[in-house]
Amino acid sequence: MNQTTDSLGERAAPVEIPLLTPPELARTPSATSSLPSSTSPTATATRADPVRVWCEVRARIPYPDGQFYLYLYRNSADQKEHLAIMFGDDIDSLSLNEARADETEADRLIRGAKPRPNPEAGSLAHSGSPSSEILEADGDDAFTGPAPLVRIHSECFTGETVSSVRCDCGYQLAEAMRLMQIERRGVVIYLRQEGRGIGLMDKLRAYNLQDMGHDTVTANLMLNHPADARNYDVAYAMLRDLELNRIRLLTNNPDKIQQIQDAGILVDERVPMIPRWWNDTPGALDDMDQELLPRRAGATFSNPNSAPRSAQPGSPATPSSASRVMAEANRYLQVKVQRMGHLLDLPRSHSGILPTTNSAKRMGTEATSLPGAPLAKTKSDACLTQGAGALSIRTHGLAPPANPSLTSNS
Ligand SMILES: Nc1nc2c(ncn2[C@@H]2O[C@H](COP(=O)(O)OP(=O)(O)OP(=O)(O)O)[C@@H](O)[C@H]2O)c(=O)[nH]1
Repeated sequence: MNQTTDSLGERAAPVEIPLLTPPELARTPSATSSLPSSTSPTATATRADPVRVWCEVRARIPYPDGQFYLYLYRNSADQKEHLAIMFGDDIDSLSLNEARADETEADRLIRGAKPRPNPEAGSLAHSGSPSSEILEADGDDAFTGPAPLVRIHSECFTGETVSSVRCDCGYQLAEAMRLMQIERRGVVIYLRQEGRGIGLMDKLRAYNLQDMGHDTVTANLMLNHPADARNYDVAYAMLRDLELNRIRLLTNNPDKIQQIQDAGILVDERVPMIPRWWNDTPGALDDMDQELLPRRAGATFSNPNSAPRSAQPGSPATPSSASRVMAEANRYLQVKVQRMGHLLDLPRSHSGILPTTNSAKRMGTEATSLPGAPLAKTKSDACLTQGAGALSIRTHGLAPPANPSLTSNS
């Protein structure tokens, strides 16, 4: 139950907020999107999208380097609260700003929507007109200029909240936000797809399997999950709601690029995510196994937006422990390149047996034709067999572990 207000400070009767159905806002004839087909920038999308998304609320979030806006979305596919972390003010949500039936101006302010552009729209919404109306986007807000930076990021409690360096997720989120802050524009689509879609519980089980010597791909398969259980239906519905049909995508993941492009969103450029600790440390690209990291790696992850690139007073971890910590993240990246086809040039000492010429930036044919092992798309791709007290894996369409070092502790 939620309280509403007639005007700021005056409470009205509580109203029920329905779950998993769009709010009582302006409906569109389209069954596949919350956007009117006439204004949707992706009306030419090549793939039907059954997922509907709508932004419930937007709020300003100050942080040490500036501020961004957090958009909270609901959708018709799951009960999760997916998020958009928005930099700049020239991108906005259509569904957030739509007029909703029986809504006061105070209601709009509280959920972070723009004020109604004129009183007529308000009276229509309050009069219970059949489906309210779509508020026209302000002319001033029309998007112009180069495609904005976008990162489609999957939740990682371990990497983002408790600074695990088993993976590079914490770094990637911070780096994306840092770049968007510099450009003063961009959006992180933050999807609640913990553990590449398998959830935190099974991700932790997978970590235990990794500590027994299996890599991140094999561990998923042993738990009867595909290597990557995600899809990006919610992401591209959110991008459409934000009127982003042309983007520069921050990613190394070719599957992510392909799925977004298949949905009709033009990936104008792939912006690679190079691990910052490779760039920070002279020589690290040539030999990651050397003790080359003079500062505690965790400092980068705990506050990476403001972390200077030089050694930090107060974080005096020894080179050997820093090297050991980063080695785990490096091995994780190595597996993503060699078994999942990620587009990242590995340092020579970790390039293994598979080609690593993955430096294409311009999207189109280049990136999708880059070498790399195909992913297991479905559970049927992964077949788990168990016998004689030992687990063994048959994989279909996935590259096997590339070299013995991968199977030992990745
Ligand atoms: N199952 C599993 N999930 C992991 C592991 N390590 C990290 N993750 C999850 O992997 C996901 C990371 O996804 P993204 O940030 O989109 O990164 P990505 O798919 O590698 O692609 P890009 O970063 O865009 O190149 C998060 O959901 C993490 O929770 C692991 O060892 N096993």
